[in-house]
Amino acid sequence: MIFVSVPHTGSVKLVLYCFLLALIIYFFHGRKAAVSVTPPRPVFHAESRLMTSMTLVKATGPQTPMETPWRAPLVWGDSHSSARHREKFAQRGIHTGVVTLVVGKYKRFIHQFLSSAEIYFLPGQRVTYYILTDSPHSLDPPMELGPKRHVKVVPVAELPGWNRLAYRRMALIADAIRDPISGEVEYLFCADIDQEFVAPVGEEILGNLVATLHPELYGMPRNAFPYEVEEVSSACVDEDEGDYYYTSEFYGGLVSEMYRMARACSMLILQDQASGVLARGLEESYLNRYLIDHRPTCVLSPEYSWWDSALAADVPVQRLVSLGRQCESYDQEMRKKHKC
Ligand SMILES: CC(=O)N[C@H]1[C@@H](OP(=O)(O)OP(=O)(O)OC[C@H]2O[C@@H](n3ccc(=O)[nH]c3=O)[C@H](O)[C@@H]2O)O[C@H](CO)[C@H](O)[C@@H]1O
Ligand SMILES: [Mn+2]
Repeated sequence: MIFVSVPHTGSVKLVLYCFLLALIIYFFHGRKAAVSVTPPRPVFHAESRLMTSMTLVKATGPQTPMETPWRAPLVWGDSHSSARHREKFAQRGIHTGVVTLVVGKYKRFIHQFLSSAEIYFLPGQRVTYYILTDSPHSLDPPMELGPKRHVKVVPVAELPGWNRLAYRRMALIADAIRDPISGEVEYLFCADIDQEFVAPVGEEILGNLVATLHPELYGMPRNAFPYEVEEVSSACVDEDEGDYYYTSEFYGGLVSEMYRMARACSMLILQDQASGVLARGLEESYLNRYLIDHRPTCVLSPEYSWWDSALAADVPVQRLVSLGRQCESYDQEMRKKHKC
């Protein structure tokens, strides 16, 4: 309509076209797929304080919000605040645990997970890996680890299958925290074993309750989040609830907070099992329900849970990659090539 009343229609059209294009790029947030998105009202902070040409360049690049709407840090590993966080904790020295479940065929992931964590996960810090497994000997011969780094095998009698284990993992984690983990570490992270660390994951991830943004749902509108919607499920989320959608690949916090969360989620899962209900996202649904009621004090950007798919948001640095979910997004040919 505007085109008709203005002279030099061609150039005006061009300007409007560019403006529209810029708007689309802004709203896409670096996303690859062609879906219209509205970010969940994040708080943006300029990384650089000086008004230099650098600032201008950064302002037009992909946005990396530094805070959640409830003012918790939103962590990007290369930011100044992450560097400050690392410095603070590096001087203190802390003991961090990583708990992971390895049942059945998933033992094939152990070596890659541990060897990559040895390079990139809290390098130089005291770390204990708690491997909850049905085959304790799958770790033989023991892998050589760095100084202050240990593996502890916790035998569990479980049947394989992610759809079955999704209902057991929270209960198994709660049990393992009660004994032996809680007496040994300050912070604990729960990680899927089918992952590989590909860049540094340092002290910037430490917080009381830490959750990671799902890379395919980061920046998407609230109505795209696959929360449980059935009211009979204890994971049900109302339309007016929910800030972000978190992944179950990697989460953590103070060991006491992790215990509270694992116990609460396992109770919700048990409750649903008793009434014959399955939440649509399995364990991830209960985790998301819990994190609405107990907002994380530290939110990790999708740098810390990433896989290459048409929907995954672009991130400045990929740090932790899900090999399992990566495989899910491959076509037949690629699956054959990667033997997955
Ligand atoms: C919410 C979501 O996107 N879920 C998908 C994703 O789940 P997940 O990535 O949540 O499932 P997953 O298969 O990685 O299982 C979670 C974790 O449980 C452990 N584990 C699981 C199964 C098993 O037999 N042994 C074992 O040890 C292991 O630590 C694994 O990493 O990928 C699955 C296939 O991989 C399915 O496509 C799920 O639909
Ligand atoms: Mn996984």
